[in-house]
Parts: sequence; C-alpha cells; structure tokens
Amino acid sequence: MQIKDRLIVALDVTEREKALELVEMLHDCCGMFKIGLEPFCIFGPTFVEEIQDRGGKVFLDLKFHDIPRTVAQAGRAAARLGVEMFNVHIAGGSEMMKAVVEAVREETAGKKQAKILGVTVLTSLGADELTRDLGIDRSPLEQVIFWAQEAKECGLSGVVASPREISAIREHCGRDFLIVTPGIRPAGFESGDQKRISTPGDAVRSGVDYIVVGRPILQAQDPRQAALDIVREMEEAIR
Ligand SMILES: O=c1ccn([C@@H]2O[C@H](COP(=O)(O)O)[C@@H](O)[C@H]2O)c(=O)[nH]1
Repeated sequence: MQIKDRLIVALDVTEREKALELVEMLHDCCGMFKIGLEPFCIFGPTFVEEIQDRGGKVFLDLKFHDIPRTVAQAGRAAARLGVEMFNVHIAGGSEMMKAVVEAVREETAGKKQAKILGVTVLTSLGADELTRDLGIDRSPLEQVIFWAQEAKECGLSGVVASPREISAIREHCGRDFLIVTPGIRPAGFESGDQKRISTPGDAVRSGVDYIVVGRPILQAQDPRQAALDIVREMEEAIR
C-alpha cells in the first residue's frame, strides 16, 4: 500500500457534479472516498456505483445504530453495494455488532468482504460533552479504549476514533486492528466543530491506518494541491 492510499477524502458536498468532479480530480492522489450521511441522503445508493465506475473505492460512513436485526440487514445491503468499509456505532452493543458481522459474512460468502468499523467517541466530543451530554464519566481516551476492545471481541475489523487515541488503541488492540481517524487538521486550518484533532503527520507518526479529511481539502482553492500537500506531510512523517 502506498502512503496516498491511506488518505480517505470525505465527499461532503451537495452537488452531484461537484462530487464527481472531485472524484475525477482526486482518485489518483487518495485511497478512498467517504460517502457520509449528507451525500448519501442527497444522491442515494447509486452514487456509490458512480464513484466505483470512476475507479474510486468507497467507505460508506452511515454509522448504523439500531437494534441488531435492523443493523444486520442494513449491513447486508451495504455489503451488496461492494463498498470497502462501512461502520456501525459501538454504542449499539455487542449483540448488534455480532449480528452485523455474521450477516455480512453470510452475504459475502466466498467473495471479498466489506470491512466493518466501529464508531467510538465522535471526534466532535470533548471530555466535557462526553460527561454532560452523554453521561459518561470516563475520559474520551478511556471510553475509546473500552469500546475498541469490545468491537474487537465482537469481530469488527477496526474502529473510527480521533487521532489522539491512535497509539493507545494500537497498544490495546494490536497491529492488525484498523484505525481510521477523522478530526485531521493540517497546521493553521480551523478546527470548526472538531474537538479532538491532530495534523496528518502526527496521525501517521502515531500509527494510523487511514486518515479521513473533508473540509481542509473541499474548501481549498485547489483541492488537488491540498490533497497532495497532505500526502507529502504523511510521507515526511514516515521517513
Ligand atoms: O467521529 C467522527 C466520525 C466521522 N466523522 C466524519 O469525518 C468527516 C470529517 O470531515 P472534516 O471536514 O475533515 O472535519 C465528516 O464527514 C464527518 O462526518 C467525523 O468527523 N468524526
């Protein structure tokens, strides 16, 4: 895998033409495109195929969170779309996670299987919000480790967490457990609604598998150059 393959671009845009233009512009300088709630609700599931037709791989970031049967059935549908990865909230519980793992295994028997990631503590939440809004007294780091271990026990391939927790997840869950981190901000770019952030270089130095970047690329005057700059920073971090 080349270092550029570890960059996932979040296609958080509202116009289909603009999204497809970005796919054409960026597919050779990143590894995957993330389709989240905004583009999926606007463009629908056929948008996944449109990206795949242009040579792009897809991370479907719909963060399923429901009862076990519902999430298992949604997971089957996601797997049928041929996405590389999709995710579920670990807060949905172990029965839910085991149900979706089993459903995807059945659905894709003998074929390449979509990786299932568990969403830990959203990168937009800091320690105060975790306690005040969610009633969780652990620190974000402790909660992420607790959930990451649970996700691993249930058979998930990895987790979505903030770059601040990368090394602790590695330590507790091992080298083969995937770590995908949004909350990435090149130096000088505003954090916006993200609370637990770091630079692309720091994330790579901490041992991340994939970084997810949206606004720092989408809002750049030259999105391709912004993506290339991020890849260069990642390269320099592993030298
Ligand atoms: O904890 C999470 C989980 C998912 N996201 C998603 O990642 C991108 C980040 O976009 P930026 O513009 O680079 O902040 C966005 O699509 C989120 O829905 C996350 O940020 N944090």
